[in-house]
Amino acid sequence: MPTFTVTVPATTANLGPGFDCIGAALTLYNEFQFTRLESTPEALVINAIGEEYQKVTTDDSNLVYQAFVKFYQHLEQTPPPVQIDIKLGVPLARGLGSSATAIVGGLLGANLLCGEILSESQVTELAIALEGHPDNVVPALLGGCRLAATGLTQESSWEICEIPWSDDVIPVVAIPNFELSTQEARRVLPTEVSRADAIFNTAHLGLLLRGLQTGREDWLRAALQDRLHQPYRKALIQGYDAVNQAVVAAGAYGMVISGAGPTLLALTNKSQAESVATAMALAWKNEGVEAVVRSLSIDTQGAKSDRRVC
Ligand SMILES: Nc1ncnc2c1ncn2[C@@H]1O[C@H](COP(=O)(O)OP(=O)(O)OP(=O)(O)O)[C@@H](O)[C@H]1O
Ligand SMILES: N[C@@H](CCO)C(=O)O
Repeated sequence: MPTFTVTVPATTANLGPGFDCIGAALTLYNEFQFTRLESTPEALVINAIGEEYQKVTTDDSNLVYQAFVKFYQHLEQTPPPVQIDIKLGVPLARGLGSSATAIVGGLLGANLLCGEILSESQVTELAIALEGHPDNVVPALLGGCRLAATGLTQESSWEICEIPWSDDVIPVVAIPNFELSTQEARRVLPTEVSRADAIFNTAHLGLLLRGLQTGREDWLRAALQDRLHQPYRKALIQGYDAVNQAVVAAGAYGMVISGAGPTLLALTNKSQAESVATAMALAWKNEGVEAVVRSLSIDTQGAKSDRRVC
């Protein structure tokens, strides 16, 4: 029986001023294996392994399966009985795009079982519609750092471009031992912003794109500022100010909330990555928060799939 394995990278969205439009794939992965079930009374079997496996539901509420079903609904077909084996490497509800890995995994698994009936751009459109914003699912599918903006042709159509990322900009993530759901972190945001804040973010996102491309330190230091989401969300993250001060003192370009948080992302150069990581862990520990800190790289490939015949 053919089994398809889909490997999907974690992602860090927003990068400070790029709320809901920019994200980068990181070298941390979830793996999803799909096997079509034949001659079995069960329509769905889900197994999960990995550190947080108990947090993943194994019935039809599972997000991987929900995306799998949505794919078949899109084709106006009934989903087949399936076994989904999940190997978790991306922590859940921490701002590292775990839900995007589940959505991308479910859609790609279904597409593979169907003989890759949908194109990459059709899968991308479906993934964005399911997640509700593009900044995690797009880099999770395509890899690298990506900017997504609505296109002119149809309301649902997106223009996606790759943002060059200098080798001298290293992402360091500090992942705390508490969760923050995206839903909760979006609830604290205002529905309207001032013109001054809109201009502030537009300018800083432009600066960030050039800073990431060139690795130019003064641009990066200024560029990570944001007025659209972080000022409202930082109160949800215990120890935010202390970790931010430690990151700056350790010489990093700056620190932002990864996605909707609570993971904090520092951008730094190669020579300072280790001391920045140590400073983040220590600052959070002093605030009573245990955190796993990792210096990562940008994943350039995005989701990968593999077919095996058992
Ligand atoms: N591998 C997985 N399998 C099934 N469901 C998952 C998986 N990973 C995440 N989920 C679902 O997604 C939820 C987390 O989504 P949420 O958007 O709150 O956080 P996130 O995607 O980790 O963070 P962010 O969107 O800020 O990067 C989990 O509580 C779970 O319901
Ligand atoms: N742009 C999204 C990313 C998290 O899913 C947010 O910040 O809410």
